[in-house]
Amino acid sequence: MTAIRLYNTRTRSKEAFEPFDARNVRMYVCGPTVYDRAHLGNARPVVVFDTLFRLLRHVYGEDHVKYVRNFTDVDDKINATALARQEAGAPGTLEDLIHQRTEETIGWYHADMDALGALRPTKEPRATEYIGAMVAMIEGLIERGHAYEVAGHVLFDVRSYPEYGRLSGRSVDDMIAGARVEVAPYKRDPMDFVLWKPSDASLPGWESPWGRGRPGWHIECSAMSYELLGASFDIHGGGIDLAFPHHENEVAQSCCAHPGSDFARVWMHNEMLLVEGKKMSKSLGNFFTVRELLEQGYPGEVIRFVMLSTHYRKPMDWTAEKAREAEGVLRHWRALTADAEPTGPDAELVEALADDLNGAGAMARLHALAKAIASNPQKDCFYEKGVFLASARLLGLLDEGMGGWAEGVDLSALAGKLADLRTAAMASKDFAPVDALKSALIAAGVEVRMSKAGVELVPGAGFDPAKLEGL
Ligand SMILES: Nc1ncnc2c1ncn2[C@@H]1O[C@H](COP(=O)(O)OP(=O)(O)OP(=O)(O)O)[C@@H](O)[C@H]1O
Ligand SMILES: [Zn+2]
Repeated sequence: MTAIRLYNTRTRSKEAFEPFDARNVRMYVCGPTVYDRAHLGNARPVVVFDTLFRLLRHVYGEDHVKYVRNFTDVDDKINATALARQEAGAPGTLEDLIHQRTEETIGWYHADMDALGALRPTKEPRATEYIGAMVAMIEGLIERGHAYEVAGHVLFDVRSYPEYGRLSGRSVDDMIAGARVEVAPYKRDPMDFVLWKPSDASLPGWESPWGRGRPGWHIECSAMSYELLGASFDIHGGGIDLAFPHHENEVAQSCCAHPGSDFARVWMHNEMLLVEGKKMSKSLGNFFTVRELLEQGYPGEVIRFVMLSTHYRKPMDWTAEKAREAEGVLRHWRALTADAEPTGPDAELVEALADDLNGAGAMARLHALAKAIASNPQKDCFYEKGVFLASARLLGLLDEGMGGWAEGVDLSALAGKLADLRTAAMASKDFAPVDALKSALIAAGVEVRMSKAGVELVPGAGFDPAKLEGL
């Protein structure tokens, strides 16, 4: 069995991955707060953990991996969006408008992430479906002396959990010094965080032992992961921006609610997608959505290609240059494998992925495999193409279902024309028309292969179909 090694934020080292149960490998990833379209940064954890999901399925078997990614559909940002719609005159109660907003956003999210070739997780729980589990967990925390009720709120008592801060490697005192914590007079410690808060009549709320209210964000993930994956599971993922406080708080809640359990054994965090050196984020306003890119004509596969080409633990930028290159390469690869049937993925590529999900290494291997096929035009390379295609698909690329490509350009007519010109030139001894067409094709990024057997045209890395017009 392929040995997987993963970098664990908790131990700050790369470790051999050993699931609790190889027949039931379990992963939880923090999903989106569904109040608006996903921006390109939000797509990075989706692509990263989808690639890990694919690798785990390859190694342990499709039916032996469970991937849970939640939808946070209780959040003040969602309430604010719905309220703004109501104030703008939209009909319906606030609850109706909230529901409409979350439904709509989940639909968009699915469409956008499907376009990136991301498989749907095994389960996609919504926070609103697990309020009972959250209330039960909070009650348990109060009973065990880890939480207290005050002024209609329930707060987690960070001083009751000596390990608090271990995941992100800080002490409570350092955190207080460095963090912008919400100061509330009723908190025993400034780092104590909300498990439950009251809702007034204008806000969504659920009955609870502490009155009508709603859960805090952190408890949502603790409760949903417990319900669907159990008290101890294998991998917990998300963006590095969530490590503190969100994940630190998840650890505290879950470990205190289920003493003796591990919660998540491996913590994985993707680095940020940046715009001019800053994290792409809604609050900074420096974002563009996945949908905008798709509408500009970038196939989802191109976005995925660009993301995979940088290691997930390195920050990355999106540039039009990278996208153009990716598009050329993918066109070339699609043409190269047009007649191929996927077999099994290349061992070296699997090894790269198994080494802490080295997507950049895996992509380098794909390039090398493609090069070996393209530089061997005498052979049909049927076997090699099958391995190449299976390898690309393990990365979620070159899938049949991946849409977004402009109408396929049919190079066969141009190949026929070039062959005819050559035949005519043999008789007339005037090769100028042949050379002119050949140069134009090369200028458009097409690889021209002329042999006695005939003419073959393959889109190359810089292929630009617009330049073929009029040829
Ligand atoms: N710029 C980014 N690069 C990579 N991942 C990101 C980026 N911004 C957010 N994420 C990740 O996207 C996922 C969804 O996050 P969430 O819905 O909380 O984001 P958000 O609140 O919409 O984003 P923002 O941080 O822009 O306010 C999380 O795993 C988060 O870490
Ligand atoms: Zn979470």
